[in-house]
Amino acid sequence: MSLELRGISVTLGHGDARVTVLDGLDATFAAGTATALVGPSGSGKSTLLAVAGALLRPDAGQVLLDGADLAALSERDRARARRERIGYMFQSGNLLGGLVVVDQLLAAASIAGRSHRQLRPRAEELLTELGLGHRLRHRADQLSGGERQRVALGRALLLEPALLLVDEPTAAVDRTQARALTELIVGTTAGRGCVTVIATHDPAVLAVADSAFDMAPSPPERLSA
Ligand SMILES: Nc1ncnc2c1ncn2[C@@H]1O[C@H](COP(=O)(O)OP(=O)(O)OP(=O)(O)O)[C@@H](O)[C@H]1O
Repeated sequence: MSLELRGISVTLGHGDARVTVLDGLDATFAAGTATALVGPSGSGKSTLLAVAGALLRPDAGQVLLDGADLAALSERDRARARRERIGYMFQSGNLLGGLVVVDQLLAAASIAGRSHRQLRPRAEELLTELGLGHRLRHRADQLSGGERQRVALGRALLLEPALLLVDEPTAAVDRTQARALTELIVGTTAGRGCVTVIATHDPAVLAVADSAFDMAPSPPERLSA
């Protein structure tokens, strides 16, 4: 299992707002490894996640998930890949305020056409693994920021994705929680053997992740003559 991006180019916007965000980008992400995607604001981290997650089709290049090119699939097959092979955990968690924790996972699974009855035991087990066994019947608005992020992680993992894409998971939590949450993501990635990519500005994430990919590496230092 791996994710390989080859020659990815993306231009966004029109007219004066046209920006080439990615220009022939190459990157490889290995299974069982959580990679921190770093780089200054505007360097294209979220865009890269959108391309990798089949949410945005690149203007050029290949997105090879286990060797099959997601960028070349029909819209229908891309939608299926999003449902069945990719888990997303985006900034604020985007939980549904009124639903209890276990139903947050099941609601997402039912959008993917899976039965609640079949998945409920797995959802409860997964939430327990994520340290939320005592919060299964809490509503999202009764949870702390870190707990909400763990629910969002559970939701992303329920259907055992090959690829887990995470955008700024620690934006709303303190340093201790940031470290704990990242350790959970890294440990889960190793345990499941999925490919995980985490866009982040947070040094705590960078410190815990298995590796880093820099969107804008600084130029090599010039040797003085
Ligand atoms: N629809 C759009 N039209 C034009 N430009 C866009 C559009 N969406 C994003 N951009 C530009 O593309 C660049 C990359 O954006 P992106 O969100 O991928 O960066 P980022 O590295 O994730 O930034 P941040 O760390 O601030 O979240 C930015 O300069 C942004 O202004």
